[in-house]
Amino acid sequence: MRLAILASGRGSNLLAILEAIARGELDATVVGVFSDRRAAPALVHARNAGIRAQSLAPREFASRTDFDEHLFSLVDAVQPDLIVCAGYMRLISDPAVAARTGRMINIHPSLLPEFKGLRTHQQALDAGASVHGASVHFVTSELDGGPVITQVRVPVERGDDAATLAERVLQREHPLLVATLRELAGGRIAWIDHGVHFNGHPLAAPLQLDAGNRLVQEPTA
Ligand SMILES: Nc1nc2c(c(=O)[nH]1)N[C@@H](CN(C=O)c1ccc(C(=O)N[C@@H](CCC(=O)O)C(=O)O)cc1)CN2
Ligand SMILES: NCC(=O)N[C@@H]1O[C@H](COP(=O)([O-])[O-])[C@@H](O)[C@H]1O
Repeated sequence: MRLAILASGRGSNLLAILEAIARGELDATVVGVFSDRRAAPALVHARNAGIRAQSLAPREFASRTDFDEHLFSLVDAVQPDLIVCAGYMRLISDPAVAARTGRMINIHPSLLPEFKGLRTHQQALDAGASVHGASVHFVTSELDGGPVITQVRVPVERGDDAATLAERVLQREHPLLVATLRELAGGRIAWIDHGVHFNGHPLAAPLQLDAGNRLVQEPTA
């Protein structure tokens, strides 16, 4: 599976993907890394791995749609099978999403539909949540509203602040994203009829990552 990664920041999820590929645990190839921030460390990780790494500055474009048109022309040029938003911090415009629905996923640091948007860890703390986590979902026009594929639960611990909680969640995001990509690469998870299918059947609830980093289906009521 040819993967194009969109990232705005440090790129730890990108590194997790590259390390899984290097260990032979993920049958995929990262064919390009793209960013809205020229200084994104994720671009450095890509270049160090010999992978095409390109960025565009949103301020140089007249509109969000114009920026997306140019950025996704760079993405399309590497002919990805799947586009992975891994810490990509821009809302993607409707035309760009519509042209790629079912071929673009995002990893989001909350148990969607809880806590969409930004500052999710502080949102969880402010809400008094005892359990937080991360979700991988298909990208749709609705920000963080697309069908959820997989999730991992992470406990909120006494004395947590946003930073300590974010770090605990991030450590579970990496195996979640890799496990999800493994199922997508293997064709066991697919976008069919505008929804998530698993093993040929509509997925009634997100698959959950267990302590052994296996994706399991929990019984639905
Ligand atoms: N159309 C969609 N675009 C994106 C989605 C999506 O589901 N649909 N997921 C996001 C990722 N994301 C959270 O997981 C997210 C990204 C960006 C923002 C946001 O408010 N960005 C602001 C700028 C914020 C900044 O620069 O610090 C903006 O774009 O104006 C919220 C959530 C990827 N895109
Ligand atoms: N709204 C998107 C969002 O907040 N994504 C989050 O950004 C971090 C990226 O880390 P990374 O750059 O080290 O992979 C991750 O925690 C990811 O869930």
